[in-house]
Amino acid sequence: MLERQEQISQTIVTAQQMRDIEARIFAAGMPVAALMEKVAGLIFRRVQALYPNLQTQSVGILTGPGHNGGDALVVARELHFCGYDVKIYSSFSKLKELTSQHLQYAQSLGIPCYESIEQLSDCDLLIDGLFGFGLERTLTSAIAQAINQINSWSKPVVSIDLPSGLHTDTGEVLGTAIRATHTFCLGLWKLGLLQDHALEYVGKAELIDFDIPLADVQAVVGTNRIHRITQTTALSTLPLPRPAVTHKYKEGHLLLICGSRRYSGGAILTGLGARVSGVGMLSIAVPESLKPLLVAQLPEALIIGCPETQTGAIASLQLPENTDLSSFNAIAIGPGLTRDATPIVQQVLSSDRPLILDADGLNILAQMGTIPTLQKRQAVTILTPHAGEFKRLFPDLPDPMKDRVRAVREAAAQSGAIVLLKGARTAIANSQNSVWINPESTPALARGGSGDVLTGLLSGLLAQAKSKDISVEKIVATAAWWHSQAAILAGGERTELGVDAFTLTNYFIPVLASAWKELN
Ligand SMILES: NC(=O)C1=CN([C@@H]2O[C@H](COP(=O)(O)OP(=O)(O)OC[C@H]3O[C@@H](n4cnc5c(N)ncnc54)[C@H](OP(=O)(O)O)[C@@H]3O)[C@@H](O)[C@H]2O)[C@@H](O)CC1
Ligand SMILES: Nc1ncnc2c1ncn2[C@@H]1O[C@H](COP(=O)(O)OP(=O)(O)O)[C@@H](O)[C@H]1O
Ligand SMILES: [K+]
Repeated sequence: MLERQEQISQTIVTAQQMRDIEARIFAAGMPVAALMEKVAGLIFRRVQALYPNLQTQSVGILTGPGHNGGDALVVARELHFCGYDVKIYSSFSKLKELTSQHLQYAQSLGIPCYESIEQLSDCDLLIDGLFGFGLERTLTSAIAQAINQINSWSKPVVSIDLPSGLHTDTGEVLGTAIRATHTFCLGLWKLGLLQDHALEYVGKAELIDFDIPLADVQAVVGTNRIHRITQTTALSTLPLPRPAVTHKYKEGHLLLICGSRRYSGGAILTGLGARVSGVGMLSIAVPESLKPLLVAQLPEALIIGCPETQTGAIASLQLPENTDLSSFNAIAIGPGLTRDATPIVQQVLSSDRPLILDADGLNILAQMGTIPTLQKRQAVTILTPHAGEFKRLFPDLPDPMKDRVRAVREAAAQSGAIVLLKGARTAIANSQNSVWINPESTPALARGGSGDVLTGLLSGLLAQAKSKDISVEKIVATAAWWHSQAAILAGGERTELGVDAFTLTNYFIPVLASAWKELN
């Protein structure tokens, strides 16, 4: 049984799930006002810790009509008692009862309350309690204008639960939204905060744990779960420690099929990604003319030079004697392949091996017809598209630019594959409706070749999976985690401009070594 904190940290909820959890807590007897008091007390202490020198400065409290506004008003009251100079913005005529009571009390204490946002223009810090997970409609007129005005000031803003204006599930901007410096997400991570297009609004996100009973979380999220990938889950999935008595073939035999005369770098980067996975045996099939290049870069790998088409793509797989596709624990195909290698993709798709398709492997699959082709497969298939490749693979599914989680979920359900949708917050889904989201990454990865490294890494981990009884989707999640943690370490040392794909491969082992040391 994982500790409570870890379980909470792994859970992501939708607005409806949060409402259902909240309803269970209230039905069990927790008074609404007491919960608000507790939550707002925790927010207040975090604000104090983050901005300790505000005694002589002023804090603006933005309040909306619902309980998000109520939270903010409790924070206002506590800051006032601590000597902060507090001002309230409240422009709604109809407030929820509890919110209205807190506003009345704050005013009775002499805290000034304004209907015009201009009155808060001299504040040093703003606390955003306009809307939380209750926001469903697009913001218009006065409130939208107020938010735009706030954003134009570029002041530090702490958003309570979510930056006001974001959709709790999709992260979509509903008209306009607060650009927060910090977001204090309450109780459980809200899905919208982990969707790509929300990121420029969220700032630094942290969870304020207010002791939601795990039984209530379990009862509501059940099996239809969205998991936040954490260091703990990632490390527990790695093929570590190795058994003392083992040999190279027991630690996974991976076949990479990649590269063409035109795109040789993709093969090298995929090979280097596989290398850092620790895989026992690495074979790489490339067009014959690339063989010397690959041997020079990866002396430990078995490089298989294959006959070439006129355009320099692999024409046929010429595996060594006594070897066929069933000799491998996993196969990855795609990076640098070009579409001229279509017959090779067809050949590996009809094998019974766990298969990872990336880049041109995905484009060829799309041409073949994604869903009917994959439905014929017996073994596990992993697809690793970016949004463009995703659209080619699944043209009839929801746009991955709008709601990435819904898109990836439907893609996995319809194809039966495990789908990893690349992005700032990579999302992974299996056909049983479970989703994993990688919560931390860096834009340092936004450059050619990063994805090839991920494919190699993931394939190498998958090939080693036999030696440990761990589900494939968890391995995929671990690869996404490790990939971005390596990039975060590299970016920290070298800036976001210094993480080319080749350099990135040097950071996998250092980042793992320090996380592993921390654990043991
Ligand atoms: N879960 C928990 O355990 C805890 C939850 N807590 C807190 O409660 C928050 C959720 O509170 P909430 O449900 O009252 O909703 P909230 O986000 O404040 O706003 C909804 C209000 O906005 C209104 N409204 C909507 N759209 C609008 C629009 N376009 N333009 C104008 N108005 C619009 C809507 O009005 P209506 O749609 O009914 O007309 C409604 O009145 C949550 O985020 C957290 O901070 C903590 O206190 C304790 C622990
Ligand atoms: N803004 C970003 N923040 C975090 N990670 C990113 C960002 N942009 C791209 N990535 C990651 O970088 C990788 C890019 O892969 P891909 O687009 O396939 O590149 P390539 O095919 O050139 O190797 C993916 O793992 C993706 O999640
Ligand atoms: K808010």
